Amino acid sequence: MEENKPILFIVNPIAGNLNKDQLIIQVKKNIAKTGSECELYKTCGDEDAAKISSLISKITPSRIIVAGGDGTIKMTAEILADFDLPLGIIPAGSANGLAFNLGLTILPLSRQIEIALGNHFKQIDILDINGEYCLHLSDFGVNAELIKNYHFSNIRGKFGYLLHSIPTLIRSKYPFEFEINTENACFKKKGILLAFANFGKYGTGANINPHGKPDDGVFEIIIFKEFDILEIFKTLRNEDDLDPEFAEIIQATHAKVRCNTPVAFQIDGEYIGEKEEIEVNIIPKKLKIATPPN
Ligand SMILES: Nc1ncnc2c1ncn2[C@@H]1O[C@H](COP(=O)(O)OP(=O)(O)OP(=O)(O)O)[C@@H](O)[C@H]1O
Repeated sequence: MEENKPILFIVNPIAGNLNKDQLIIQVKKNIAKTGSECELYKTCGDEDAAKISSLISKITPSRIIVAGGDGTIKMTAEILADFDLPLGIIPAGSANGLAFNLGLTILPLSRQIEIALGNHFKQIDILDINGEYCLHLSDFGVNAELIKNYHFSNIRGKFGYLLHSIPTLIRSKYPFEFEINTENACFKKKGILLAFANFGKYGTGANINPHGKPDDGVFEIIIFKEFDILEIFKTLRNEDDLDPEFAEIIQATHAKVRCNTPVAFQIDGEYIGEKEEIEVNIIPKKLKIATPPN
């Protein structure tokens, strides 16, 4: 930790519907022990990115710690495109997909804070999807339709997802037709879901990309070809090898995907809209994140 430089602590007060007073006290106490000042920024949901960028230029912190969900972490990662600073994560959202993949969500808050302030880092790749950052997973098809239905309803939490899953599947117009162009191949596939994966798992624990690594300079395109309950259970149980009849995995550094009709699309759990064409490029080792030593 660079001495005399403050640490910027970004908190999303509404993320996860949790009161964060105790969390803020505990993080501040731990920052004080390092001998650094803590600069607290609470997001307001209005031009946070611009406000945080100018705050970073003003106070020149040694690192940034974020307490929030995937949306707040994604916003901070986009700001860090212009600053070479490490990021510590305190998972505090309703969806914590990135933190889950980093093994942070199962740890107690005291350990999460130690890691966020510690000196073990991973330099992860980022996906640039039509000019937006994707840190862990993005997809076309039934999962994005489910996220859309969940976001437009009043029922939150895991029960909300469960409640929407059956009507979403009934209404969905799958299979969709995808034309896929990568640096190595060009082909057409039908499927219920096409994912771009930097990490392996959704925040729910489903392991859709068993061999995916966030720092290998490539991403995976995963096409779920059929709706098969047995294979979905295998995915949920984190089994390593998916039946290739059910899911096909292709590695790439660049891809363009076209659909025959507009299809629901999501990035890191945020519904983006219906899209017909998506371009994805890997940005290798773009973000330095404080992670557990193992
Ligand atoms: N003070 C605030 N009031 C209202 N909205 C806010 C505030 N601060 C941030 N936001 C919004 O919070 C969202 C990001 O939430 P984040 O993903 O970090 O947590 P979350 O609990 O997973 O939320 P969600 O379930 O809605 O995705 C952004 O849409 C942002 O505009």
